[in-house]
Amino acid sequence: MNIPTLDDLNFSNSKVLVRIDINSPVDSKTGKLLDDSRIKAHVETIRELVSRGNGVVLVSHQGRPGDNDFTDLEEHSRLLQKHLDMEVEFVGDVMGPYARERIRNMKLGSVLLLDNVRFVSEELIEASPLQHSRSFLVRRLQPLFQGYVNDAFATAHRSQASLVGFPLVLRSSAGRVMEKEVSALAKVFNEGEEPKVFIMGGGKVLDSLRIIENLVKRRLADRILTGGLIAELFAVAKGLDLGKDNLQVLEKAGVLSLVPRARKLLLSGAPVEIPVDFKVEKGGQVYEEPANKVTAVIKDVGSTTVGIYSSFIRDAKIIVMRGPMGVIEDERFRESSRTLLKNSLESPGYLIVGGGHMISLLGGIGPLDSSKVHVSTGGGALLLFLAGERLPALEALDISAREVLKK
Ligand SMILES: Nc1ncnc2c1ncn2[C@@H]1O[C@H](COP(=O)(O)OP(=O)(O)OP(=O)(O)O)[C@@H](O)[C@H]1O
Ligand SMILES: O=C(O)[C@H](O)COP(=O)(O)O
Repeated sequence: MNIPTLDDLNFSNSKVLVRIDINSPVDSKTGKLLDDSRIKAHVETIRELVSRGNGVVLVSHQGRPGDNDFTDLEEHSRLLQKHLDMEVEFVGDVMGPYARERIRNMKLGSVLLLDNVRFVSEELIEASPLQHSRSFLVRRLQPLFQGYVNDAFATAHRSQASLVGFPLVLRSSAGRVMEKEVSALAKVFNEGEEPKVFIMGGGKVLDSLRIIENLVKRRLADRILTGGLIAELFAVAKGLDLGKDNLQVLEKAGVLSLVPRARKLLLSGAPVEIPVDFKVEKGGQVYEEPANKVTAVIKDVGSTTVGIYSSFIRDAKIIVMRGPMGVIEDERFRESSRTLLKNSLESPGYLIVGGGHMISLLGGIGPLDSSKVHVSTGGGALLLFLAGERLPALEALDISAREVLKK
């Protein structure tokens, strides 16, 4: 693929639309953002564009409709302003008359943040770049810009309008975050870096399962250590009785229908490890139970599991960690994810950490050695990339290089 970078396009004194990913974990009680690492990550790209006299209009999503973390981007704009150390105008609109008026009247050298792009229903459709290039979002915003930059590596696995539509109609490049991610992650495909250990947790069960299927098919993973809801799915697939409450959690997440796919993977001999014990909660009490004798709601993996997983981590040449082992929003269920992260940092292998929730745990750990650790802004995108899947947002930039830049 031929992905143009900011060095290739050299935007200056233009209005540039920049797709970033500042989707961040949200405290469900207070509604406040729990982590601002993704916001900080884009500072370099934005500063560079501003320093070349461009008017920078930022667009991002936050959460998904119906979820607790589906919010507007007002708090994000305040944090971005703090990290950029310059004014960021928050526009509470995405493509309506108000947003277009603010873009038309903005000064070159200034920064404006549009509202959550998933407020626009078209953004929720997965469609081809061509289809999205004809969306209202693209048709309304495109005439206001001379260029488009995609810095949203963490959403590069979605074929949504703000990611794949604009490259077909504007001169487009990758931003600095996108560029660095792609070059750092290519390491994983190097031969001779085995064993490769993937630690998979979190709540996005379908995404995780697809990734595991790919990793297994391409023989990229030597071990896949599971936690979070994906571990519960595999435990059920293995025939463990996790009890009514946990089955209800899986049913509510709409993932019980995935049990046969998980079972097929296990039967095919996939190197998927399932926790041997869990930390559970009942009536405010927290305790550990063996995986085959669970009587309460699972909130984290247990300490024996952490010990076993840590022994695999110690021997690994490449460790990829995505998605927490437990409900880390609650301090009582943060321990196992934190311990596995610490052990991965201390192991001799190269560590790639991804996903908003895992990155938020790096905060308390201290300075990181960039030759040993790559902190990816990506969660699902990171793993799909590593599983060798094509990422639609990168493909759209590639099409743009062939079809728009050549004109
Ligand atoms: N056993 C569990 N039961 C219910 N929820 C869980 C469990 N384990 C983890 N979670 C939830 O998973 C969520 C994080 O998962 P998610 O897949 O979003 O990971 P992430 O690393 O933030 O990835 P991304 O950056 O792609 O969003 C947290 O909100 C956490 O509470
Ligand atoms: O956190 C992520 O993985 C990205 O921001 C993409 O979010 P999504 O899974 O809701 O598309």
